[in-house]
Amino acid sequence: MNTAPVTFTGVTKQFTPTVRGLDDVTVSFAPNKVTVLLGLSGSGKSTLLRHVNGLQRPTSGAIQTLGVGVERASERELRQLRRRIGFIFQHFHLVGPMSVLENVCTGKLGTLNGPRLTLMSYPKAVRREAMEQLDRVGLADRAYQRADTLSGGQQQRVAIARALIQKPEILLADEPVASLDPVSSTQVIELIGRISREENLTVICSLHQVQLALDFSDHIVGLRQGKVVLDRATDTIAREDALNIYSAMAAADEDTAEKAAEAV
Ligand SMILES: Nc1ncnc2c1ncn2[C@@H]1O[C@H](COP(=O)(O)OP(=O)(O)OP(=O)(O)O)[C@@H](O)[C@H]1O
Repeated sequence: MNTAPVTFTGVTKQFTPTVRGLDDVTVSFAPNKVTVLLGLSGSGKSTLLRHVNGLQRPTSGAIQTLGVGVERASERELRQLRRRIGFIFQHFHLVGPMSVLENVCTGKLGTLNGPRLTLMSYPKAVRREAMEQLDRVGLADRAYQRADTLSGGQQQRVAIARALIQKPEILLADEPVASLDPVSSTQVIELIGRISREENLTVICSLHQVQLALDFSDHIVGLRQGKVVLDRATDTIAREDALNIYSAMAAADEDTAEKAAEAV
């Protein structure tokens, strides 16, 4: 797909009369690139991600995702759309007592009929594919281990394998490294970047680590209080510009300054 797979036009999300999650957001996400969303806690990063696949709907404005008008799509159309979009989260959302391989197989549930209660109830082709995806994320040797016995970084790689088995056209990642140590964080972000290049996958990823965003993304969108305050190719952004997303507010708010320092 050559045109932008995701486009927001004048999108506002009013949660309550006084709380606005997104404020007149107009932004396009480029195909086959990694775009990082930066911004303080509460700036609207998760809200934006949840609007891409219709988990939340805008109060006003238009969202086109893979050709679907999210703001007016039926629930059925949204379910179909979500099958084309992988989503990974800060807390991995794996089923702890299940094996690593079975967790990856669950990524196929949307395309299989009927419940799957054990690993062997998945078609052999699905189990083979799950093993291939685990191999890609470097965890084939852990396939039969309980998921909750893996480290956080390994669990996030399993969650990535589970998203990839869906063959997504877009991968959404909501603070995927917020629970990880710096080494595991770098490994996970590097992996997401490599997979995006190999699969021509459009990635939209929220992060709190400015340096990781500068090192591994193609594009950065900065949010502040629900508004887009930066929207540029990463190689045109100086570190100070990225930090500015945080520090412009910090001048007026010491607590914000502390959070900005943590985020770096
Ligand atoms: N379901 C909801 N109901 C009411 N307000 C909400 C809801 N979800 C988010 N908000 C508010 O919308 C704003 C944006 O929240 P959001 O979770 O998108 O921020 P964020 O940038 O992802 O923060 P963080 O980095 O902490 O995850 C915040 O003021 C938040 O309190």
